[in-house]
Amino acid sequence: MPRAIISPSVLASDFGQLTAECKRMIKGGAEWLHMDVMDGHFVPNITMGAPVLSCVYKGVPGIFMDCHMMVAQPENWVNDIADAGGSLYCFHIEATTDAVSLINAIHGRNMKAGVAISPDTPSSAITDEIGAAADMLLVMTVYPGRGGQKFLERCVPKVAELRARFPEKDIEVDGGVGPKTIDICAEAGSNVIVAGTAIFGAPSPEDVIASLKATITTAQTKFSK
Ligand SMILES: O=C(CO)[C@@H](O)[C@H](O)COP(=O)(O)O
Repeated sequence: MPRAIISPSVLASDFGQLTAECKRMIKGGAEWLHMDVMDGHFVPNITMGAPVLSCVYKGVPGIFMDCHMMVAQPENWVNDIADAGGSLYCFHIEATTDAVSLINAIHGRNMKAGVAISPDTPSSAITDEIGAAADMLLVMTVYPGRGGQKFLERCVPKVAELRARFPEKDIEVDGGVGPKTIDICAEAGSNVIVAGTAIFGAPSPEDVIASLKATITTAQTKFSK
């Protein structure tokens, strides 16, 4: 049964704050930290790259960095992210023509490999071969590019389709996920939850983390029956 994992989407205005937020999230019960790497090409925004992730890793040794690569040509950054301490390298299927080779390259650098699909990409884009090779499948529930957007419920059936095809894989949802939208994500079979606004905008982030995790754990028990 895939375990419930909460991966807060951490963005901050300076490096000290970024490191402090990572520590606070881990203390609050988060297993992973979701690092949004945006390149200004695949998405209009630019956020951070390997040098910043490397500093975070040095500041919070052993941290599990769930690196969401919203980048064109994701093949180009595997070595840099691995050297920076990345634990999971999740690329967009829309940005590559040879997902299986890329997954093999990611595994070659001892990182887990994730494959993301944007809202307009069907779950069938993740072929049986790609899904079997990947460690994690990410269903975006907003258009990639920035936090604080409205959850797109129409993307949820893709989670259920992927859970039916890949019962043992980690399936992550990202975008507008929080206490109001967690139930349908959990019931569809997602076990890895990315949340930014819902966690960082809450008076008690640790309570939100605990509540999201409890909902996923309960739902996953039903899947294992
Ligand atoms: O990568 C993205 C959006 O591009 C997400 O990781 C968001 O940054 C999550 O933030 P919320 O939607 O939870 O505010």
